[in-house]
Amino acid sequence: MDNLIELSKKMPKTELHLHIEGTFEPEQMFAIAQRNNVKLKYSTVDALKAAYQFTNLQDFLDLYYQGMSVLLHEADFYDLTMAYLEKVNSENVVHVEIFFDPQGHLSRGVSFDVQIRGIYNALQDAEKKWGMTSKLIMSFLRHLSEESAFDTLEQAKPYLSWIDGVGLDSSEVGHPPEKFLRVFEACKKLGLKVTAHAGEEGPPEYVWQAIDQIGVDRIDHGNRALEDDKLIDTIKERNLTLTVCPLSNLKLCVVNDMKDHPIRSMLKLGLNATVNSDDPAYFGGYMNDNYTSLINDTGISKEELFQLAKNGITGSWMEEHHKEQHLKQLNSLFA
Ligand code: HPA
Ligand SMILES: [Zn+2]
Repeated sequence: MDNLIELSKKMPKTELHLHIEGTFEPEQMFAIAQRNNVKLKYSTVDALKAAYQFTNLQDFLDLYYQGMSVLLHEADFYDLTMAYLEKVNSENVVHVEIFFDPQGHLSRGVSFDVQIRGIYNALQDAEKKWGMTSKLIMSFLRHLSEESAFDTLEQAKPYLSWIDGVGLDSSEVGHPPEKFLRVFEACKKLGLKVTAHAGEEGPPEYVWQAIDQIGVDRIDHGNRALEDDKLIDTIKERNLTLTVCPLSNLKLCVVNDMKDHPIRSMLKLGLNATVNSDDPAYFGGYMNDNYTSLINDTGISKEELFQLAKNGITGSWMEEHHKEQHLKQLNSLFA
């Protein structure tokens, strides 16, 4: 087991499901709140950390939106993003595809320009410093209207060369993918890739909609797809990648125990499951912690570990020559 943990730390990894606002560590949140003269609801870092007990997705989202409310200036977005990139660079993450939630900031009067400039410059600097590649995914908040998503897309238009794809996140149940059918069509016409959170808490029907109606390139989470055999076959036929988030699933009670996590079943069914951290500052771990937890509690084998890392490379949106380079390195490490 220790050998597998060592191997998981050394292997080249990708992160395909990561909300940059979910990397906001309490210490940094307090520091930025102070420099911006913003008052937080919690008086100490420990009091805030003690509140990180969630029974479902909404419990978490309430704190997540509160946390991000201290982000005001371009430097705040830069510092947040750079802290995350430094952390995962030290964990041999070679490529990241990160979500940001523009509506969570626009609603507070923070311009699209301020947000994206801070995030994008940090991503660029990480590539210059460490050769870490990245893609940026603008995510629509599904509890808001399609009209609001269209308005966000309009604001994104001057920055489309910095944006690679669009996603769909926030409160899933009651907000099915089909609510955003027209806005995703518009995004696709602009050449953007499309992904959507589906089947985290929502039923298999939402995963069907993401595939059949929206025509997603990838599925974020997808846990509840396992309830429907025909859906499993369809995901396989379309060769869609699932961005699975083990520690997130545990913290948000999508699974009751890591021992019951379905990721090995997904692999056995032939699904392209990957390992991701979602909102690591809130869920108790970054990329390596997610792998360590799977190794300790689900008994994954060396072959399964290899497959998960490989799926992360092949399911990413990185350039083909980068995929080849990382796959070569992965193969030699596992040889
Ligand atoms: O795991 C998540 N699910 C839905 N919305 C989110 N926004 C941040 N993280 C999440
Ligand atoms: Zn997510």
